[in-house]
Amino acid sequence: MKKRGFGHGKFNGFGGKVEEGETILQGAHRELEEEAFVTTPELHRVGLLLFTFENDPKALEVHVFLTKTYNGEPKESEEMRPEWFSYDAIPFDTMWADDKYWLPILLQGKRFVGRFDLKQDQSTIIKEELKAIDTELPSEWEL
Ligand SMILES: COc1nc(N)nc2c1ncn2[C@H]1C[C@H](O)[C@@H](COP(=O)(O)OP(=O)(O)OP(=O)(O)O)O1
Repeated sequence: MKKRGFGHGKFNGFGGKVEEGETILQGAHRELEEEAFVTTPELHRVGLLLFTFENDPKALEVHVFLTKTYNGEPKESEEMRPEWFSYDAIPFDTMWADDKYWLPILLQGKRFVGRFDLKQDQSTIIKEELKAIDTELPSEWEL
């Protein structure tokens, strides 16, 4: 549960912006540790998403990573309150509107690439394109 900032009040994965001088993978490891106090020896990049919001010139390129192992116990941080859900009780109504499209693909063990254009209200999807892929993920979104 995101406690502040962008996406406040929604259940989301741990994450955030890549910092100067670090790779996307390093950023994912850092965010996991900062937001949940756990570390992992393995993060697999399984998804590449692009989000746009009406009347906002910036697009967000989001890389989704998955791990099945971690060290430590997830703990609440200033930014996130971790919570576990079983696969059949994922709270999609309290998540970003796009999650119900791609999270099931991730949970089937597949990789995916997608783009979601949202209205300014941040919850209405205007346009959506998403595909599961068998090949390597592209390293970035080509606009
Ligand atoms: C439709 O938009 C989004 N959908 C989904 N599923 N996830 C999103 C969307 N927009 C952003 N996210 C993710 C990406 C990140 O994991 C988090 C937070 O993003 P952001 O970096 O903007 O927010 P902060 O937590 O403030 O950043 P720092 O941790 O770097 O301070 O949401």
